[in-house]
Amino acid sequence: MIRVGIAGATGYTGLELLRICSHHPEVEIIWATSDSYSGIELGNYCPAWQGRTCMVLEKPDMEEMAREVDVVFLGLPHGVSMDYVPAIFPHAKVIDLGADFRIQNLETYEKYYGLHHKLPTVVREAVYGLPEIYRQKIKTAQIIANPGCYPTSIIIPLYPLLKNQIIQPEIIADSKSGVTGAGKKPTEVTHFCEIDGSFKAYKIGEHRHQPEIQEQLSSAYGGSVDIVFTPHLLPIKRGILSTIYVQGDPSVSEKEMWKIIENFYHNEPWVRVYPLGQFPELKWVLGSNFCDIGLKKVDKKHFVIVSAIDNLTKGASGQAVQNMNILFGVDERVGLPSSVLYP
Ligand SMILES: NC(=O)C1=CN([C@@H]2O[C@H](COP(=O)(O)OP(=O)(O)OC[C@H]3O[C@@H](n4cnc5c(N)ncnc54)[C@H](OP(=O)(O)O)[C@@H]3O)[C@@H](O)[C@H]2O)C=CC1
Ligand SMILES: CC(=O)N[C@@H](CCC(=O)OP(=O)(O)O)C(=O)O
Repeated sequence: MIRVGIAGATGYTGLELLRICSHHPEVEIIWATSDSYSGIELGNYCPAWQGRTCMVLEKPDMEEMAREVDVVFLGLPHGVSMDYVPAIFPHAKVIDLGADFRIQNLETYEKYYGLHHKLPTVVREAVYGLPEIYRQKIKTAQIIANPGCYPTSIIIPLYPLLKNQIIQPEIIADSKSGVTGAGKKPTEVTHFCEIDGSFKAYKIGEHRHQPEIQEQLSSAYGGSVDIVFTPHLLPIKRGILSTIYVQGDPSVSEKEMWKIIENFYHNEPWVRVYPLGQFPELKWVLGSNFCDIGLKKVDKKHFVIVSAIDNLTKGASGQAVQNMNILFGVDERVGLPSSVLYP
């Protein structure tokens, strides 16, 4: 059994990790932490857990707790994860769901996150946890930087196209997210009355996922890629749908472009490339670990790609468990949800 610790278990990604890990046949959840609710039974904090576990939430004390587990999931705010990593490192592997180890360029990280990075050498050691692309490196990693939710929905469809240099390195992506993407603490921008019945773009031209996406796409292309990324907030709880606009040579057909993505992901258990003429919808992925992709050629040179994920599953905790499976030599499908909650 893989002994697992979950830091930040009362957060949205932490609760999703508990949901997934509790059904995973190879996992034993050893502990779960909360900063504010330590000492409280999980079933009292979240009654959905009544009758399923007697686990008590613990204050995070990594010096001691890391010794009890094989891997620690960090579902913590940006900047907090890096405080815990040094204590975990000698004892257990780390899968960080936050952004502290995703961006290799530290100046960029510090600019977009407004934080001073305390562990530059660990950033260089960290492996970007997109299994479909970095599987080999993930196998032997000590620390995995689980990708951001928006980046997951954008990098997966674009990677094969940029790797093959079949599209121009100038891309536009509009992404729409449910509100769980903002974490459990409501703000003036995210509470019910602000969201319900409305829809808006936000952080136009300045979202912190832009440099993460750009770094990964440029590495795929082997040169600089420009991306205009605009996130939107949907009045729903879960899910991200990204609409991505790319340009190819007029001689490239819809079928050829589709074939490049389809061939790349043909044997991947968690990426589904839809037949031409079909497009993903959130309802076909919510609650599952799938990333679904559809594509259409709309004029001589423009192609529109649509991708859909559940931000808490393939966009966070499902992907983290997929990474854990790779780390411990378990089949990547094991323990991960493939059924959606539909209708
Ligand atoms: N939500 C999403 O869709 C995604 C989130 N992420 C990233 O995953 C991480 C967690 O996100 P999410 O679950 O949404 O966040 P939440 O705000 O929902 O939860 C944060 C968790 O961290 C705990 N916490 C807060 N401050 C501290 C601290 N100083 N020390 C220890 N524990 C602390 C909280 O504990 P308590 O409140 O009990 O004290 C809570 O359990 C973030 O880095 C986020 O950016 C990544 C991909 C998708
Ligand atoms: C809707 C919403 O607010 N989304 C978040 C991103 C969510 C996310 O998962 O970002 P990280 O993985 O980098 O934490 C935002 O725009 O900041």
